[in-house]
Amino acid sequence: METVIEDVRVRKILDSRGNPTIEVDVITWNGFGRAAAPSGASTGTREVVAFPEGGVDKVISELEDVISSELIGMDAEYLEDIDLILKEIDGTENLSNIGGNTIVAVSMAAAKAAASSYNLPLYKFLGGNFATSIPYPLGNMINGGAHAGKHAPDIQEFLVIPKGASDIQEAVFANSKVHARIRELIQAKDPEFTGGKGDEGGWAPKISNYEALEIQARACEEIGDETGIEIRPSLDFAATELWNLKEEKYVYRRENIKRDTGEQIEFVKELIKTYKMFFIEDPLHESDFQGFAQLTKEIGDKCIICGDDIFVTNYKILKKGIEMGAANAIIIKPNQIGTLTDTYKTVKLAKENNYIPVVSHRSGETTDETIAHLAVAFSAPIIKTGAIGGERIAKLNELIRIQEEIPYARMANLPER
Ligand SMILES: C=C(OP(=O)(O)O)C(=O)O
Ligand SMILES: [Mg+2]
Repeated sequence: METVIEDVRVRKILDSRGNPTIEVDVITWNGFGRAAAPSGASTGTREVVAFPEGGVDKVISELEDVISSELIGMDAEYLEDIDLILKEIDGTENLSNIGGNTIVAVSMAAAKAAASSYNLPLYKFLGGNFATSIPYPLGNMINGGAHAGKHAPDIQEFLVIPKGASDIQEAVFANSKVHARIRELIQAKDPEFTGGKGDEGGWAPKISNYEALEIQARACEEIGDETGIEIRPSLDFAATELWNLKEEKYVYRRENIKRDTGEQIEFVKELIKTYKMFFIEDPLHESDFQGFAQLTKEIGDKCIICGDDIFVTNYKILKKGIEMGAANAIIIKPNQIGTLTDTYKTVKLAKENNYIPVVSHRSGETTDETIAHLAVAFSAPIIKTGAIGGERIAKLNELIRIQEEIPYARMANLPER
């Protein structure tokens, strides 16, 4: 049997922040799969626990044998069985015993091993022959908040999407051109800017939120005119990081401004209208389903309203969002929920309810390229995985290879906004 697991190996490797993370190899009779876990900095409180107490070292020293002895002899093709066993080994709801990051790395490595046993790329093994659409890359241009130093903007991510690109190569190069133009525009504002970047490869300048918004808009327009590709600005507020629970206000430290929920909603709407934002992520904190619902109702037809910390890739939580009309898109980060099976369940529920799945990297990444395959397998119209930097281009360049492999590859259908 080609897909029977013969060995599982776990090792400690570096992530892009220099922190330890886990890489797993799954070896079958006829195949091999390798995957590594990413990690977040602005994490949602309802995410599964990344690592058990004792961290990666505990997983290597104490848990590797437990996991491998359970998995050896199982069929890697039966992903749901593998994921069930992993959850059983853990035994907790929030995966705190062996860690969601341990589980996600094993789960993804097992799927890759099964695919490799049949000599198939992962996107095809999971998505079949009809998985032919390539997601648009939503690229990080300026980093702020928890992903940059204290003089950078409060808004966590200033992103762009080349929605007029006709293929993935055109799309990723349009993003890299915007990234380069933004550096020039920052430099013109602050001649002392030394080119520092944040965790996701966006620039981390000493400028205000409004200056960043102006620069972002101008770069989109200029590169759009130069290339003839429509490029639209987008934002991730990561508003849970801005929310002060005691004061019940969003605190914009850099501008010395505090906004209550009503003011925050008005502010977000004003930015969407002024800058023709295509996509807004986490404009409100992770518990404000009501605020999300209001914003979606009032402006969701003009801009994609996406939930990250609010849903944490969890289908049970997404269900509540759907019932309330909170958001119309969801960030998909496999390590927020732990297994590929549960990730898929969330994607399926989202699509059945017209929520756009946006497959996403984490701020702490490795050169693992699995999410590029997942985005194609799930026919997700958007992938958020940076624009520049080794751990970001690992995914973007993999999409270029995937596009080349698929005979009838076409860019995804993006919703009109
Ligand atoms: C990628 C993000 O950051 P992190 O990985 O730090 O949660 C995000 O908030 O969308
Ligand atoms: Mg986010």
